[in-house]
Amino acid sequence: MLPLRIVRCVASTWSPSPPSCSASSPLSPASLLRAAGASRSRFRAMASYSSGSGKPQRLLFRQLFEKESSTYTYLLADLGHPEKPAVLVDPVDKTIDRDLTLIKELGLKLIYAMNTHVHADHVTGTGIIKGKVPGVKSVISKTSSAKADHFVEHGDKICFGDLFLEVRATPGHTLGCVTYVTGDGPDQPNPRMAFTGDALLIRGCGRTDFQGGSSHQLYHSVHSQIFTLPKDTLLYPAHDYKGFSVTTVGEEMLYNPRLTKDEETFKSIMENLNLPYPKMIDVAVPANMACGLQDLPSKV
Ligand SMILES: N[C@@H](CCC(=O)N[C@@H](CSS)C(=O)NCC(=O)O)C(=O)O
Ligand SMILES: [Fe+2]
Repeated sequence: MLPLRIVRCVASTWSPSPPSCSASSPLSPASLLRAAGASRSRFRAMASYSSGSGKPQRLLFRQLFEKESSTYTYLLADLGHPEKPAVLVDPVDKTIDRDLTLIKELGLKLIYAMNTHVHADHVTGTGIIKGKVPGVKSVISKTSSAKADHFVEHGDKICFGDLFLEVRATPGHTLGCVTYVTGDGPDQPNPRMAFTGDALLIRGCGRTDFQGGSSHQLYHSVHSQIFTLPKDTLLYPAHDYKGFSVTTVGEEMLYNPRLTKDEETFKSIMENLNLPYPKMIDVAVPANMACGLQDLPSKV
């Protein structure tokens, strides 16, 4: 298990501008060779993913849904890179085969399987994916204290090709919650996109009554790390229970029924949610502390 401040960028030999993700250690000869061998296909690849607006669309983005736990999994890839490196955010054990089939069909190379936090309502797919796809690395925050290949901290960048996700610590739903935000820069997606896990849900937010939750922390996380993003930033949560799929910073700043309130009112709302514990909590939390790989307890 490697503690990393900056997660490694995948090699890119053909970028017109310097890669946004700076390398923190030498590339392996194998990845250099692969990138060099693929570099001549760049312009063919560019032509095949024009957005229609005249501007090449290098980010591939898919929102995927697991209906039993109402969980969203997100697939992102750099189509401008010859290897089409991809990341999966919050994969679920039950939908791994669907996700891996899609990744194969799209010709992507999955490099990171990441979690926004230790989920309490479903088992993560990250550990199982590692067993099925050699070379994939699991990622979670250091403060989660869970097992993974890479531990990220606030300010780290997770690079896939020349695109990257910035890590923002957003504790409060759990102690180790992070939000992954697409990069800021000319070659990065515009508008920005933020994968908020359970910190911010559409017109709601994650509960704060277990796993080191704190309504004080959550209030400050959302206000300082999410509501400070540009208003057109697209927000993608880990769950939705009402049929929504995406929101924006501007929308939530106006209409979120919990987080538009002052902190004292917010705390009172959170103390009175009266939600039953997630059905899978006793199975999911211990399993997810071990990347989803711990044997399921007999009390399932
Ligand atoms: N009924 C579901 C669990 C629902 C739940 O508690 N969701 C969590 C996110 S998963 S840890 C939450 O924070 N909800 C906030 C809300 O306002 O709904 C189950 O049994 O799995
Ligand atoms: Fe959660």
